[in-house]
Amino acid sequence: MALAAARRLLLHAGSRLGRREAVDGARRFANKRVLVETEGPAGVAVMKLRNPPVNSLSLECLTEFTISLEKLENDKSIRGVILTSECPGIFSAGLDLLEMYGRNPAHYAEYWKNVQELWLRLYTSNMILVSAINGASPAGGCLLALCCDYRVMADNPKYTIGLNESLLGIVAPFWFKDMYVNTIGHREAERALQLGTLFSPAEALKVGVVDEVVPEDQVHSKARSVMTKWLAIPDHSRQLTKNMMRKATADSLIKQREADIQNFTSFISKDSIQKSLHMYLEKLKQKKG
Ligand SMILES: CC/C=C\C/C=C\CCCC/C=C/C(=O)SCCNC(=O)CCNC(=O)[C@H](O)C(C)(C)COP(=O)(O)OP(=O)(O)OC[C@H]1O[C@@H](n2cnc3c(N)ncnc32)[C@H](O)[C@@H]1OP(=O)(O)O
Repeated sequence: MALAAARRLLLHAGSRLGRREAVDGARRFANKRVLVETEGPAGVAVMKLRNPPVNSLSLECLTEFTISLEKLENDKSIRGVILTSECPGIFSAGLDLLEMYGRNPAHYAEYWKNVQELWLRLYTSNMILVSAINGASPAGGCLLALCCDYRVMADNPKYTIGLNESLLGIVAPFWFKDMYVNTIGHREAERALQLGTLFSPAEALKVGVVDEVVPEDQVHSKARSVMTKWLAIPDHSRQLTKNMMRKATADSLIKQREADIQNFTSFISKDSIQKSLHMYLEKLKQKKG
């Protein structure tokens, strides 16, 4: 409830918690975890996730992300968004495991509702979305990239991307799966989802998880040049086409949002699933030392 109130305040009261400033004709607004810079005439915004250390999608981060997106969507001068990260070497570590571990069912339900909301907003956005994937992008990180219209990834074998949920002992929800199938086809998705494959950039390109792999220092310039190409298409025809391609997938979640929240809550609350998450978190800790 508190988050919903914060969201309304941020959105309608003109960024009381956020900042808005003009720099050389460019505009920027920032929440704590999302920075947005817009370039006047081009109608393009660059949205940078900055939730260190790994851009995990905590409830606060999801909320700020959704609000920022909503603001851009409502700003008729903005036609495209480049989505990227300010955390070195990490695009996004995906959903925040600490939001799904050791909490109560009401928290899980609230968290999942916000995950759904961000996904629906990103996936059905009228704007052109290009992701500049400048780091690791597992699970929910990959989901963010898959929502975009075009994905450019840095050519660094240390960075991997994919829906790796099964490695955590959890299951990608049907709408994650649907988007994966839409992107890489049924057979590849079936295999990658069961194995929890995290693809290197070269593999991701081969299978179609990303559209282009470029040297790390060219990710942003390439994303911009891709955006320029997409901006040349009339908005109305591109938007109607995008809607035609994505509507069925989005609608299948819209029709059963409440049931999906219930499924998630009961699944994630199971002792066996909590145990798997505990083990995975321990593994992440051990990796360090
Ligand atoms: C029937 C079905 C019905 C409904 C569906 C039900 C259920 C489930 C669906 C859930 C879908 C889930 C989607 C997800 O996104 S789950 C998250 C998956 N993410 C990962 O697996 C990534 C894990 N992280 C890593 O691999 C590495 O951290 C990473 C990103 C490669 C970076 O590596 P490195 O730079 O070395 O950094 P560290 O590993 O040392 O991490 C630093 C710090 O961050 C913590 N951390 C990492 N990832 C997460 C995360 N996702 N959430 C929260 N915290 C994270 C890590 O533990 C370290 O913490 P510390 O305190 O030790 O500093």
